[in-house]
Amino acid sequence: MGLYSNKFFSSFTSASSWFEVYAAFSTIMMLFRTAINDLIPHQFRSFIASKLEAFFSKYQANSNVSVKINQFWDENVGERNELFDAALAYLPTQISHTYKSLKVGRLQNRKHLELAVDGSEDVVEEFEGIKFTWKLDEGSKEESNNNSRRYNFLLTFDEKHRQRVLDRYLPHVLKTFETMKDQRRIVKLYSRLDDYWNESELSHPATFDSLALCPELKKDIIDDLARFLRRKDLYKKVGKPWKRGYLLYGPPGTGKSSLIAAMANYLKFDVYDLELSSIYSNSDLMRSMKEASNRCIVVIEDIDCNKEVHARSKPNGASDDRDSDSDSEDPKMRSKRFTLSGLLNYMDGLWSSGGEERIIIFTTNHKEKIDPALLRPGRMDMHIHLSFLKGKAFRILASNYLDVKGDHPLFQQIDDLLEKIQVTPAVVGEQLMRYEDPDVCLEKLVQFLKQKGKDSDSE
Ligand SMILES: Nc1ncnc2c1ncn2[C@@H]1O[C@H](COP(=O)(O)OP(=O)(O)OP(=O)(O)O)[C@@H](O)[C@H]1O
Repeated sequence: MGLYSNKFFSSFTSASSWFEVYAAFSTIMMLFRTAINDLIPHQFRSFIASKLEAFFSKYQANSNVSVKINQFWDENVGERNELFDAALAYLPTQISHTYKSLKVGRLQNRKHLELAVDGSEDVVEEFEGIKFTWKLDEGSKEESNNNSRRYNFLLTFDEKHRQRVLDRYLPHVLKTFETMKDQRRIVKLYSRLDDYWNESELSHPATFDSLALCPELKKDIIDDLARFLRRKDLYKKVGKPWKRGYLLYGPPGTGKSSLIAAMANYLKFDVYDLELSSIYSNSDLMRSMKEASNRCIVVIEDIDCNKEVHARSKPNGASDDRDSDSDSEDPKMRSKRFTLSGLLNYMDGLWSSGGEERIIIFTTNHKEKIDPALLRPGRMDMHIHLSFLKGKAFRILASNYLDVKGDHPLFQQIDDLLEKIQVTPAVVGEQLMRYEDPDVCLEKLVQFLKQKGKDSDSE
């Protein structure tokens, strides 16, 4: 027992003295660290640390690999390498404040400032604990075209991460690039001129916020669009082309064109305004649609007024039933005419296999005049009725045009008048532009609506 207690005592003594030594050492280190932090500037410390790291890394086994990402995948056919473009856009968003070689500018017709790396300094970034070095290089003479220099990126990382780079990092760079493109995307409007699509910027400012629609209808439309975008895999699984058709109908001035612009601005989809009078045959229709980009809205306005769909579907003005031109006619002749069945075939996805994420919109002021074949289920997925202005939608106009949020003493009177008379958002919008003072403007609107009511009573 005595033996055991002596041993225990001596080991306790040595542990306590070790603890004292450790405490003294820690205190000295803390003082030392504080003194260094106070006396040596941060930049100088970072410099020393980087030099030490570079010195010791020479003696470590070098397991780094580099992959080259050329600007063009195939120089001969001018096929660009999207990964290069993605890296060019992605890297400026990742670089730290210590990076000095950043170009900044604004390109013509662009809203945003552009940032770019200029190649004089490597960009180092970390992703999921893996360190990457990006180097922008000028390509060799062989890689460059006669007139313009070509560039490439050299991406260096530890070889043991090769699979994660391919499976995780590079897809992440591409995805970030896609998101950036979507955020910065300028929505285009294409109109068919002679034999080609004429491109311009969609300048229509309508958004779902600015649209005076009944809030429930607005929510239904936004939900439907969002669901459509989410369901790519489902469309593929059930073998349906990934397309959605909307029929917008209602009197002139109720916002059909504005709704199309709001959809395009919301989805960032380009709009292809397909004037059917510029289409001369089914094959012409097919070609025009093949030229349209993915992620677009194809619009055919006033489909009921379109004589092409009616008169050209059958010679001698006979009925334009879908099947009527399918039996006896020479197929060569058939492809030379533009027919209702040509349009229906396109909509059914037979000719549109090349395009994805397509929305087709027909507009009409007279739904009852449309060929029933166009309205069959599966062709137009959602029929949207845009109608005369009512109270809830009027609040949106009052807020947008006059900045009157919440309530106003004249709102109840205006609501009652709107229940009795038929007036479009376009007409009321015009009235709200006339005076700047909201009280005066709403007073004048009440007078205008009363007068309109009297006029329609006397008709
Ligand atoms: N629901 C609405 N919300 C907000 N503004 C609207 C609405 N409807 C119409 N407007 C205003 O009226 C103008 C004309 O509307 P728009 O061209 O969208 O109507 P439309 O139904 O397409 O008419 P049309 O059948 O004659 O082509 C728009 O520029 C917009 O200022």
